Amino acid sequence: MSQTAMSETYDFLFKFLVIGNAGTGKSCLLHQFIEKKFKDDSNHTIGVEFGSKIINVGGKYVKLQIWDTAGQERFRSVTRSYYRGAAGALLVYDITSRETYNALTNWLTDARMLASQNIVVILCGNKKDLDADREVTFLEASRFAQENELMFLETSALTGENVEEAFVQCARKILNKIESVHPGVIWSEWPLSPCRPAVATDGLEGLVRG
Ligand SMILES: Nc1nc2c(ncn2[C@@H]2O[C@H](COP(=O)(O)OP(=O)(O)OP(=O)(O)O)[C@@H](O)[C@H]2O)c(=O)[nH]1
Repeated sequence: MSQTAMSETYDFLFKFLVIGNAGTGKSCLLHQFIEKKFKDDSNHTIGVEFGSKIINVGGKYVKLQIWDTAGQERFRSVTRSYYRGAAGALLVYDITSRETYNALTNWLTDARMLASQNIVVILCGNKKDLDADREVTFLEASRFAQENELMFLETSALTGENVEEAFVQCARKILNKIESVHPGVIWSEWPLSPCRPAVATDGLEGLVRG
């Protein structure tokens, strides 16, 4: 198989959102994940931006289609229209800004209402490299995550720490959910079986087989 054909082969396609207040580093996280570089000239996102990448999760190739949304309030009605069908989300705050942490509940409510009640969300406390300016402790954010059934990592789009992990952990949890919904599926045969549902139910409607 050619390099291009290989790189476009995947078993699953998941729609992901990156949400959270303006300036928390959403665009930089997406850029670091895709390009493995820090985007040091990042401007406010206008509406939404898009990126995609294929990752290997436990031997399965998963294509992530990622929508990076503007955090500014004035774009809220535009960004909300992109939530539908998302299977996963990175919910981002800035560890040096309590204001961005205080806004998390609103973002989460939107995600669960507009995407799905069962959307898999990973909370990302970004700018971990700025520990000296921290306004939100790891412990309180962990508690928030636990209370709201979120996964949680502190990340740095600047150093790259935990960036890949955030996307991969979210994708892995979605795959685990699919496996629990379809326990009888023999994964090696999945792409060959036209009768298998391509779209999983129970809030996993963002999943489309590749
Ligand atoms: N030190 C540090 N700075 C970061 C990090 N991530 C982003 N930044 C900086 O934070 C600022 C905002 O980053 P963006 O990625 O544009 O933020 P955003 O959340 O996409 O903002 P909106 O598009 O307005 O919603 C920029 O000046 C980045 O350089 C990080 O991990 N560490």
